Amino acid sequence: MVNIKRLDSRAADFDARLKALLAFESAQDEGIEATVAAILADVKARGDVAVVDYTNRFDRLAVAGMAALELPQAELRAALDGLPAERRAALETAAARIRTFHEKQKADGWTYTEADGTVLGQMVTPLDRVGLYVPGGKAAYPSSVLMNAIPAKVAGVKELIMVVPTPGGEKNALVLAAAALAGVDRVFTIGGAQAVAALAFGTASVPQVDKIVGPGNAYVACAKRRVFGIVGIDMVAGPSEILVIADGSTDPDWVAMDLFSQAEHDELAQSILISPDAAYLDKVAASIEKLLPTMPRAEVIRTALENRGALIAVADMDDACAIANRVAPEHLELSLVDADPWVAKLHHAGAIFIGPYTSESLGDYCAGPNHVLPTSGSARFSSPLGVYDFQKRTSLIKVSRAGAQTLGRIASTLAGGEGLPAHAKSAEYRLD
Ligand SMILES: NC(=O)c1ccc[n+]([C@@H]2O[C@H](COP(=O)([O-])OP(=O)(O)OC[C@H]3O[C@@H](n4cnc5c(N)ncnc54)[C@H](O)[C@@H]3O)[C@@H](O)[C@H]2O)c1
Ligand SMILES: N[C@H](CO)Cc1c[nH]c[nH+]1
Ligand SMILES: [Zn+2]
Repeated sequence: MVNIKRLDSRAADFDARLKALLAFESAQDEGIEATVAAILADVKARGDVAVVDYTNRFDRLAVAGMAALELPQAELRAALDGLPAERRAALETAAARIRTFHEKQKADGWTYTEADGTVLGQMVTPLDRVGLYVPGGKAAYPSSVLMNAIPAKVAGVKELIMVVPTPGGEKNALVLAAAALAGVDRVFTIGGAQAVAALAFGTASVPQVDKIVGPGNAYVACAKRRVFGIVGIDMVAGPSEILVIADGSTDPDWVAMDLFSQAEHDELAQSILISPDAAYLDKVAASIEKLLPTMPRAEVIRTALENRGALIAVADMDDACAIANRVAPEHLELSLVDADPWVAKLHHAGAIFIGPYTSESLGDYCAGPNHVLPTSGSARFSSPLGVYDFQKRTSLIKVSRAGAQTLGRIASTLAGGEGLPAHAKSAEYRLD
């Protein structure tokens, strides 16, 4: 029997129970924070030696130095060349679709010229060097290699440094092949907080990057939060989440499997189903019981569903949308007969999967949009990983002699108001 929580939005204790459901991860945080802080400080102080120590400990390796933790380009290329034809075709098709989607995100600079000849504009430039975190603790993620690297390439980033843990020394051929296909420059088989630290501070072997992107477990998410400021980060992309809103028309087995699809990532993953049809929640609960024993990762799924999963009965679809906006999930599935009209009511989600045929898993691999998405409610203020994460903007200002007369008087007046006379004088010197 899977002990998944049952909530009802009309119950008096609903707000408190929803809050508790969403606060689960922060309850775990204290221990993780302390561990991560210690690892970051140690890698900063001891560099490669500390990275090797933590990698040996957490990934069960016994390497003597960092040289053993970098993969040569020839090994990446050989992995790509050695793929079975069907896998290679799937990887290439996914890569092509991801590239097509992301090319639409590329922003160009612009300028405009005022009547007096003053030119204003914005220059867009790619980042020089980025670190791509590809998770690898409990599963291998070739799809995350593509999702990280392709938007960086589209943006024109000069150098891509990828890190990926290989627990027990097991390298995943598809991960290596994806790195070759996407044009990653260097790959280190390191992970967790120690990999984030190496990229953020730099070590003798791992070059310091300008920004670290990519998803990972709670240790990775915590480490990224902590190094922000020394390097840029994309977002907090932690344990996976799915929230399904269903009207009862979709086969309950489909929805149960959609909930499993994110629960199987991690014991800390979150799967929530909301429906105005209480009898349908019972049907999905029965599907969960029936299907769980058939799943190879049944224990991870069960733990995730019991930890952070929930079946929520609501009054109607408006109620369902309001709760989804409070949760701000990474993935939001609308398993409804007529889903389109509800999209406009949903403001906070990493990605919305519209209609019963759009399983979230298609977005994970090959639909085209990025699967690196904000988690833990951060979809309230963050966006999917995209080309814009690898581009930055610089303002351009070229004031003509005539423009200096108009703007100089305004600046001088405002500088006087701020009590900053050097500002005023520097503008006034340029007045005719
Ligand atoms: N949001 C997204 O876009 C997205 C995409 C893909 C995957 N994910 C999530 O990424 C996560 C991947 O997690 P994972 O564990 O498989 O791989 P991971 O690479 O994120 O983490 C593995 C590393 O965690 C560190 N670690 C593990 N236990 C530790 C401990 N007790 N103390 C210190 N460090 C420890 C180790 O260094 C290990 O190498 C999952 O939660 C999955 O749901 C999210
Ligand atoms: N669902 C993950 C993002 O939360 C991405 C992924 C990769 N492979 C399978 N799933
Ligand atoms: Zn997934």
